[in-house]
Amino acid sequence: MKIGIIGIGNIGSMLVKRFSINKEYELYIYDVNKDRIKKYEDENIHIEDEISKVYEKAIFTFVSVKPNHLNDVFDKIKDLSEENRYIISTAAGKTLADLYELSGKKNIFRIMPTVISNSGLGTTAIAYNPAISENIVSDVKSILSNLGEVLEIEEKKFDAFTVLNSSGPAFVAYIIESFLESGINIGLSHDDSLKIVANTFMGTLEYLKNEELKLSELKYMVSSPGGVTIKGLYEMDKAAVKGSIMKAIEEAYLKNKKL
Ligand SMILES: NC(=O)C1=CN([C@@H]2O[C@H](COP(=O)(O)OP(=O)(O)OC[C@H]3O[C@@H](n4cnc5c(N)ncnc54)[C@H](O)[C@@H]3O)[C@@H](O)[C@H]2O)C=CC1
Ligand SMILES: O=C(O)[C@@H]1CCC=N1
Repeated sequence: MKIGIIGIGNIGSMLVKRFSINKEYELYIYDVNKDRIKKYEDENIHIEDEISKVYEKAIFTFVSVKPNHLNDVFDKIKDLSEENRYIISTAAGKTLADLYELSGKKNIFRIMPTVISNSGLGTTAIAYNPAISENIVSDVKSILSNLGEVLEIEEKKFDAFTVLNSSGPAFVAYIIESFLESGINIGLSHDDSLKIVANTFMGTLEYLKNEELKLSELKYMVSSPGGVTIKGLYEMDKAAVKGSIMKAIEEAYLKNKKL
């Protein structure tokens, strides 16, 4: 399988990392910042000096540059044939219709990945031109399965998916940080607090999953009458923690719709 990747930043480097595990893949990569990608040169990873060469050598070309750099990339491939060539855009907020217009091509997939896939555990959403054959769609899904789960969703759900799934890790990091600093505030060392909080988050998810518990069941299991936990939950409700998080995620969603 010949795979191209244009733009080797946070997402592009995750794609290189995951795809290079499969030795049947030949990767052709390009970034304007040549120094950034020198380190990837390998038997199965070819560093190209032009965008057009990546597109011509690969069957499937991922474009993982910032949305405002898409034009620079598409300018270089606009006039090349799209016979047996497919573009897979990772850009937030750019619809299939935008991508057809920007690239002048129809063999286009739109995906929404996450940096969490560095660990192989992320979810990637996919939408594509319905005229693309089933075999090709199946090839792309198989390539994406190297990143974790693949979820085909209606394009109109991409904005919501992006915020929960792809911005999500940043929000989760922020919330974990608030727990970490709470631990420090009540007398724990940074390292002890981080260890406790990490185990609490990971253990809670494992427990919920293994026991198939509802979130409310776990909440009430831990809350003794007149006790410590319900006091903490009461304070969180008074401070509208849940409403504040919902509002922040809604604002991020609205921002994504405007990209
Ligand atoms: N960072 C994230 O967690 C996620 C990002 N995305 C989307 O993926 C895309 C890439 O995001 P990041 O990897 O975070 O960006 P980044 O800024 O880390 O990487 C972009 C790379 O593209 C290169 N570049 C810029 N112009 C270029 C050009 N004309 N030709 C070739 N390379 C060029 C830059 O040198 C850089 O290495 C964006 O469109 C973003 O919306 C999607 C999901 C999650
Ligand atoms: O913040 C951003 O715009 C991109 C989209 C999802 C994650 N990073």
